Amino acid sequence: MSRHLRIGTRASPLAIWQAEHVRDALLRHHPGITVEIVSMTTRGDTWLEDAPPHTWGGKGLFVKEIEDALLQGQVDLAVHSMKDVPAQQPDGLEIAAIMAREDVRDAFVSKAYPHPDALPEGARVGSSSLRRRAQLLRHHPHLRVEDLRGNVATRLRKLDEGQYDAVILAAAGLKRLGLQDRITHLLDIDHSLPAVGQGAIGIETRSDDTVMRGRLVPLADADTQSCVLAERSMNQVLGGDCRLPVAAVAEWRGTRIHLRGLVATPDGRRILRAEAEGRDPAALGRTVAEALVAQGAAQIIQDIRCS
Ligand SMILES: NCc1[nH]cc(CCC(=O)O)c1CC(=O)O
Repeated sequence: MSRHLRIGTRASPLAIWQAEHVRDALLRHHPGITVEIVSMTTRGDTWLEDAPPHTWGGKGLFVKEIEDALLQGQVDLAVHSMKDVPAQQPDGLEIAAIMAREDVRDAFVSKAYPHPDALPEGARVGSSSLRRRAQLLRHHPHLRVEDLRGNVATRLRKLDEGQYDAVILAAAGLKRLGLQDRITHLLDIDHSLPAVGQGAIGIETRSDDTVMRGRLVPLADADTQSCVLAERSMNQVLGGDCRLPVAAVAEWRGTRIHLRGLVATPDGRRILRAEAEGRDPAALGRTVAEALVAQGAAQIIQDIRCS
Protein backbone atom coordinates (compact mmCIF):
# COMPACT_ATOMS: atom_id res chain seq x y z
CA MET A 1 0.00 0.00 0.00
CA SER A 2 1.75 3.10 -1.25
CA ARG A 3 2.13 5.98 1.17
CA HIS A 4 3.15 8.39 -1.61
CA LEU A 5 0.23 9.72 -3.66
CA ARG A 6 0.47 11.64 -6.93
CA ILE A 7 -2.33 14.03 -7.90
CA GLY A 8 -2.78 14.86 -11.58
CA THR A 9 -4.14 18.31 -12.38
CA ARG A 10 -4.24 21.02 -15.01
CA ALA A 11 -1.60 23.68 -14.57
CA SER A 12 -3.84 26.76 -14.25
CA PRO A 13 -3.71 28.60 -10.91
CA LEU A 14 -7.32 27.58 -10.15
CA ALA A 15 -6.61 23.92 -10.93
CA ILE A 16 -3.48 24.02 -8.75
CA TRP A 17 -5.49 25.61 -5.93
CA GLN A 18 -8.00 22.77 -6.18
CA ALA A 19 -5.27 20.11 -6.21
CA GLU A 20 -3.67 21.70 -3.14
CA HIS A 21 -7.07 21.77 -1.44
CA VAL A 22 -7.38 18.00 -2.04
CA ARG A 23 -3.76 17.44 -0.94
CA ASP A 24 -4.33 19.35 2.32
CA ALA A 25 -7.51 17.38 3.06
CA LEU A 26 -5.72 14.08 2.37
CA LEU A 27 -2.85 15.02 4.67
CA ARG A 28 -5.30 16.04 7.39
CA HIS A 29 -7.21 12.77 7.25
CA HIS A 30 -4.24 10.47 6.64
CA PRO A 31 -1.19 11.52 8.64
CA GLY A 32 1.88 9.69 7.41
CA ILE A 33 1.20 9.86 3.69
CA THR A 34 3.03 12.16 1.29
CA VAL A 35 1.36 13.87 -1.66
CA GLU A 36 2.89 15.16 -4.87
CA ILE A 37 1.10 17.41 -7.37
CA VAL A 38 1.78 16.61 -11.03
CA SER A 39 0.50 19.36 -13.32
CA MET A 40 -0.12 18.86 -17.01
CA THR A 41 -1.35 20.80 -20.00
CA THR A 42 -4.60 19.69 -21.63
CA ARG A 43 -6.07 20.29 -25.06
CA GLY A 44 -8.52 22.74 -23.50
CA ASP A 45 -5.60 24.82 -22.20
CA THR A 46 -3.74 25.03 -25.50
CA TRP A 47 -6.64 25.59 -27.88
CA LEU A 48 -5.92 28.86 -29.64
CA GLU A 49 -8.08 28.86 -32.72
CA ASP A 50 -10.82 31.42 -33.09
CA ALA A 51 -13.60 28.88 -32.98
CA PRO A 52 -16.30 28.92 -30.32
CA PRO A 53 -15.93 26.16 -27.72
CA HIS A 54 -19.02 24.19 -28.76
CA THR A 55 -17.34 23.49 -32.12
CA TRP A 56 -14.07 22.23 -30.67
CA GLY A 57 -15.15 18.63 -30.92
CA GLY A 58 -14.86 15.90 -28.36
CA LYS A 59 -15.98 16.08 -24.79
CA GLY A 60 -13.68 16.47 -21.84
CA LEU A 61 -11.12 18.83 -23.37
CA PHE A 62 -9.83 19.68 -19.93
CA VAL A 63 -9.67 16.17 -18.51
CA LYS A 64 -8.58 13.71 -21.23
CA GLU A 65 -4.79 13.94 -20.79
CA ILE A 66 -5.12 13.70 -17.02
CA GLU A 67 -7.35 10.64 -17.33
CA ASP A 68 -4.78 9.00 -19.61
CA ALA A 69 -2.07 9.60 -16.99
CA LEU A 70 -4.36 8.03 -14.38
CA LEU A 71 -5.05 4.98 -16.54
CA GLN A 72 -1.33 4.55 -17.22
CA GLY A 73 -0.50 4.72 -13.52
CA GLN A 74 1.52 7.95 -13.78
CA VAL A 75 -0.75 9.51 -11.15
CA ASP A 76 -3.07 8.01 -8.53
CA LEU A 77 -5.76 10.69 -8.42
CA ALA A 78 -7.08 13.36 -10.74
CA VAL A 79 -8.66 16.55 -9.44
CA HIS A 80 -11.20 18.29 -11.69
CA SER A 81 -13.79 21.03 -11.66
CA MET A 82 -16.93 18.89 -11.97
CA LYS A 83 -18.15 21.38 -14.55
CA ASP A 84 -15.44 20.16 -16.93
CA VAL A 85 -16.04 16.43 -16.36
CA PRO A 86 -18.05 14.63 -19.07
CA ALA A 87 -21.11 12.58 -18.12
CA GLN A 88 -19.28 9.28 -18.58
CA GLN A 89 -15.85 8.27 -17.34
CA PRO A 90 -13.60 6.02 -19.43
CA ASP A 91 -13.61 2.31 -18.57
CA GLY A 92 -11.59 1.73 -15.43
CA LEU A 93 -12.02 5.22 -13.96
CA GLU A 94 -14.62 6.74 -11.68
CA ILE A 95 -15.37 9.91 -9.77
CA ALA A 96 -14.78 8.57 -6.26
CA ALA A 97 -15.53 11.72 -4.28
CA ILE A 98 -17.05 15.17 -4.74
CA MET A 99 -16.13 17.77 -2.13
CA ALA A 100 -18.35 20.42 -0.52
CA ARG A 101 -19.52 22.95 -3.06
CA GLU A 102 -18.31 26.57 -3.25
CA ASP A 103 -20.73 29.31 -4.36
CA VAL A 104 -22.59 27.85 -7.33
CA ARG A 105 -23.46 31.20 -8.96
CA ASP A 106 -22.08 33.10 -11.91
CA ALA A 107 -20.45 36.45 -11.16
CA PHE A 108 -20.77 39.66 -13.16
CA VAL A 109 -17.48 41.57 -13.18
CA SER A 110 -17.23 45.12 -14.47
CA LYS A 111 -15.39 48.30 -13.59
CA ALA A 112 -17.92 50.83 -14.85
CA TYR A 113 -21.28 49.10 -14.44
CA PRO A 114 -22.72 47.78 -11.16
CA HIS A 115 -25.19 45.34 -12.70
CA PRO A 116 -26.04 43.88 -16.14
CA ASP A 117 -29.14 46.12 -16.20
CA ALA A 118 -26.82 49.15 -16.25
CA LEU A 119 -25.00 48.10 -19.44
CA PRO A 120 -25.77 50.41 -22.38
CA GLU A 121 -26.85 49.21 -25.81
CA GLY A 122 -24.01 47.50 -27.65
CA ALA A 123 -21.87 47.00 -24.53
CA ARG A 124 -19.36 44.17 -24.94
CA VAL A 125 -19.65 41.29 -22.50
CA GLY A 126 -16.98 38.59 -22.51
CA SER A 127 -18.03 34.97 -22.18
CA SER A 128 -17.39 31.89 -24.30
CA SER A 129 -20.17 29.95 -22.63
CA LEU A 130 -23.32 29.51 -24.72
CA ARG A 131 -25.16 28.93 -21.45
CA ARG A 132 -24.16 32.35 -20.08
CA ARG A 133 -24.62 34.05 -23.44
CA ALA A 134 -28.16 32.74 -23.89
CA GLN A 135 -29.31 33.72 -20.42
CA LEU A 136 -27.75 37.17 -20.63
CA LEU A 137 -29.23 37.89 -24.06
CA ARG A 138 -32.63 36.72 -22.83
CA HIS A 139 -32.91 39.75 -20.55
CA HIS A 140 -30.49 42.05 -22.40
CA PRO A 141 -30.84 41.42 -26.15
CA HIS A 142 -29.07 44.72 -26.91
CA LEU A 143 -25.67 43.48 -25.61
CA ARG A 144 -22.76 42.11 -27.65
CA VAL A 145 -21.56 38.88 -26.09
CA GLU A 146 -18.04 38.19 -27.33
CA ASP A 147 -15.71 35.23 -27.07
CA LEU A 148 -13.43 35.23 -24.02
CA ARG A 149 -10.93 32.51 -23.25
CA GLY A 150 -8.00 31.86 -20.96
CA ASN A 151 -7.68 31.21 -17.27
CA VAL A 152 -9.37 33.40 -14.67
CA ALA A 153 -6.48 35.90 -14.44
CA THR A 154 -6.28 36.21 -18.21
CA ARG A 155 -10.01 36.91 -18.47
CA LEU A 156 -9.79 39.62 -15.80
CA ARG A 157 -6.78 41.15 -17.52
CA LYS A 158 -8.67 41.37 -20.82
CA LEU A 159 -11.46 43.18 -18.95
CA ASP A 160 -8.99 45.52 -17.28
CA GLU A 161 -7.35 46.30 -20.63
CA GLY A 162 -10.73 47.49 -21.89
CA GLN A 163 -11.43 44.72 -24.39
CA TYR A 164 -14.82 44.21 -22.68
CA ASP A 165 -17.23 46.31 -20.62
CA ALA A 166 -17.98 43.31 -18.41
CA VAL A 167 -17.19 39.62 -18.13
CA ILE A 168 -19.03 36.73 -16.53
CA LEU A 169 -17.10 34.12 -14.55
CA ALA A 170 -17.93 31.43 -12.03
CA ALA A 171 -18.01 32.92 -8.53
CA ALA A 172 -16.35 29.73 -7.24
CA GLY A 173 -13.14 30.28 -9.21
CA LEU A 174 -12.86 33.92 -8.16
CA LYS A 175 -13.45 33.10 -4.50
CA ARG A 176 -10.98 30.23 -4.46
CA LEU A 177 -8.29 32.43 -5.95
CA GLY A 178 -8.94 35.15 -3.37
CA LEU A 179 -10.37 37.41 -6.08
CA GLN A 180 -13.84 37.81 -4.52
CA ASP A 181 -13.25 41.59 -4.38
CA ARG A 182 -13.46 41.57 -8.18
CA ILE A 183 -17.08 40.35 -8.08
CA THR A 184 -19.28 43.31 -8.99
CA HIS A 185 -22.59 41.47 -8.73
CA LEU A 186 -23.51 37.85 -8.05
CA LEU A 187 -26.05 36.81 -10.64
CA ASP A 188 -29.25 35.41 -9.27
CA ILE A 189 -29.62 31.69 -9.99
CA ASP A 190 -32.88 32.32 -11.82
CA HIS A 191 -31.18 34.82 -14.14
CA SER A 192 -28.06 32.77 -14.78
CA LEU A 193 -28.69 29.14 -13.98
CA PRO A 194 -25.24 27.61 -13.40
CA ALA A 195 -23.51 24.88 -15.36
CA VAL A 196 -23.93 21.27 -14.29
CA GLY A 197 -21.40 20.65 -11.52
CA GLN A 198 -20.35 24.29 -11.22
CA GLY A 199 -18.49 25.10 -8.00
CA ALA A 200 -17.81 21.45 -7.12
CA ILE A 201 -14.43 19.69 -7.09
CA GLY A 202 -14.36 16.03 -8.13
CA ILE A 203 -11.67 13.46 -7.45
CA GLU A 204 -11.23 10.67 -9.98
CA THR A 205 -9.45 7.36 -9.36
CA ARG A 206 -8.99 3.97 -10.95
CA SER A 207 -12.04 1.83 -10.17
CA ASP A 208 -9.86 -1.06 -8.99
CA ASP A 209 -7.87 1.12 -6.57
CA THR A 210 -9.88 0.22 -3.48
CA VAL A 211 -7.26 1.60 -1.11
CA MET A 212 -7.46 5.02 -2.71
CA ARG A 213 -11.24 4.98 -2.81
CA GLY A 214 -11.23 4.24 0.92
CA ARG A 215 -8.89 7.14 1.59
CA LEU A 216 -11.21 9.50 -0.29
CA VAL A 217 -14.32 8.65 1.72
CA PRO A 218 -13.70 11.33 4.39
CA LEU A 219 -13.17 14.02 1.71
CA ALA A 220 -16.59 13.52 0.13
CA ASP A 221 -19.57 15.73 0.92
CA ALA A 222 -22.71 13.59 0.67
CA ASP A 223 -25.10 16.51 0.10
CA THR A 224 -23.01 18.02 -2.71
CA GLN A 225 -22.50 14.58 -4.22
CA SER A 226 -26.23 13.85 -4.52
CA CYS A 227 -26.93 17.33 -5.94
CA VAL A 228 -24.21 17.03 -8.57
CA LEU A 229 -25.38 13.51 -9.37
CA ALA A 230 -28.91 14.80 -10.03
CA GLU A 231 -27.54 17.56 -12.32
CA ARG A 232 -25.31 15.11 -14.19
CA SER A 233 -28.10 12.60 -14.58
CA MET A 234 -30.20 15.31 -16.27
CA ASN A 235 -27.28 16.22 -18.51
CA GLN A 236 -26.59 12.62 -19.45
CA VAL A 237 -30.15 12.11 -20.72
CA LEU A 238 -29.84 15.32 -22.77
CA GLY A 239 -26.41 14.33 -24.09
CA GLY A 240 -25.16 17.73 -22.98
CA ASP A 241 -21.74 18.85 -21.86
CA CYS A 242 -20.34 22.16 -20.69
CA ARG A 243 -20.13 23.49 -24.27
CA LEU A 244 -23.89 23.47 -24.79
CA PRO A 245 -26.45 25.96 -23.44
CA VAL A 246 -27.60 23.51 -20.80
CA ALA A 247 -27.79 24.51 -17.14
CA ALA A 248 -28.84 22.78 -13.95
CA VAL A 249 -28.61 23.31 -10.25
CA ALA A 250 -29.80 21.09 -7.43
CA GLU A 251 -30.14 21.95 -3.76
CA TRP A 252 -31.47 20.20 -0.71
CA ARG A 253 -34.80 21.49 0.58
CA GLY A 254 -35.49 19.67 3.83
CA THR A 255 -35.42 15.96 3.05
CA ARG A 256 -35.71 16.34 -0.72
CA ILE A 257 -33.48 17.51 -3.55
CA HIS A 258 -34.85 20.32 -5.69
CA LEU A 259 -33.49 20.31 -9.27
CA ARG A 260 -33.88 23.12 -11.79
CA GLY A 261 -32.84 22.56 -15.40
CA LEU A 262 -32.63 24.72 -18.52
CA VAL A 263 -31.92 24.34 -22.23
CA ALA A 264 -31.64 27.44 -24.42
CA THR A 265 -31.00 28.48 -27.97
CA PRO A 266 -27.65 30.35 -28.14
CA ASP A 267 -29.42 33.64 -28.92
CA GLY A 268 -31.53 33.25 -25.77
CA ARG A 269 -34.79 33.59 -27.66
CA ARG A 270 -36.03 30.23 -26.54
CA ILE A 271 -35.39 29.15 -22.99
CA LEU A 272 -36.88 25.88 -21.77
CA ARG A 273 -37.10 25.34 -18.03
CA ALA A 274 -38.19 22.46 -15.83
CA GLU A 275 -37.92 21.65 -12.15
CA ALA A 276 -38.83 18.83 -9.81
CA GLU A 277 -38.17 17.49 -6.34
CA GLY A 278 -37.24 14.02 -5.18
CA ARG A 279 -35.02 11.82 -3.07
CA ASP A 280 -33.33 9.72 -5.75
CA PRO A 281 -30.81 11.93 -7.59
CA ALA A 282 -30.58 9.84 -10.76
CA ALA A 283 -34.37 9.51 -11.10
CA LEU A 284 -34.82 13.22 -10.39
CA GLY A 285 -32.34 14.12 -13.12
CA ARG A 286 -34.16 11.92 -15.61
CA THR A 287 -37.52 13.46 -14.66
CA VAL A 288 -36.28 17.01 -15.30
CA ALA A 289 -34.54 15.96 -18.53
CA GLU A 290 -37.71 14.33 -19.82
CA ALA A 291 -39.73 17.46 -19.00
CA LEU A 292 -37.21 19.49 -21.06
CA VAL A 293 -37.30 16.99 -23.92
CA ALA A 294 -41.11 17.20 -23.93
CA GLN A 295 -40.71 20.95 -24.60
CA GLY A 296 -38.29 20.42 -27.49
CA ALA A 297 -34.85 20.31 -25.83
CA ALA A 298 -33.50 17.50 -27.99
CA GLN A 299 -34.12 19.51 -31.16
CA ILE A 300 -32.34 22.60 -29.78
CA ILE A 301 -29.29 20.54 -28.83
CA GLN A 302 -29.29 18.76 -32.18
CA ASP A 303 -29.40 22.10 -34.04
CA ILE A 304 -26.38 23.42 -32.12
CA ARG A 305 -24.37 20.22 -32.64
CA CYS A 306 -24.89 20.42 -36.37
CA SER A 307 -24.42 24.17 -36.81
N1 LIG B 1 -14.74 26.28 -17.93
C1 LIG B 1 -13.59 26.51 -17.10
C2 LIG B 1 -13.95 26.46 -15.66
N2 LIG B 1 -14.15 25.28 -15.04
C3 LIG B 1 -14.52 25.55 -13.72
C4 LIG B 1 -14.51 26.92 -13.55
C5 LIG B 1 -14.85 27.64 -12.32
C6 LIG B 1 -14.85 26.86 -11.04
C7 LIG B 1 -16.00 25.94 -10.84
O1 LIG B 1 -17.08 26.07 -11.45
O2 LIG B 1 -15.84 25.01 -10.02
C8 LIG B 1 -14.14 27.53 -14.76
C9 LIG B 1 -13.99 28.98 -15.04
C10 LIG B 1 -15.26 29.75 -15.14
O3 LIG B 1 -16.28 29.24 -15.63
O4 LIG B 1 -15.27 30.92 -14.75
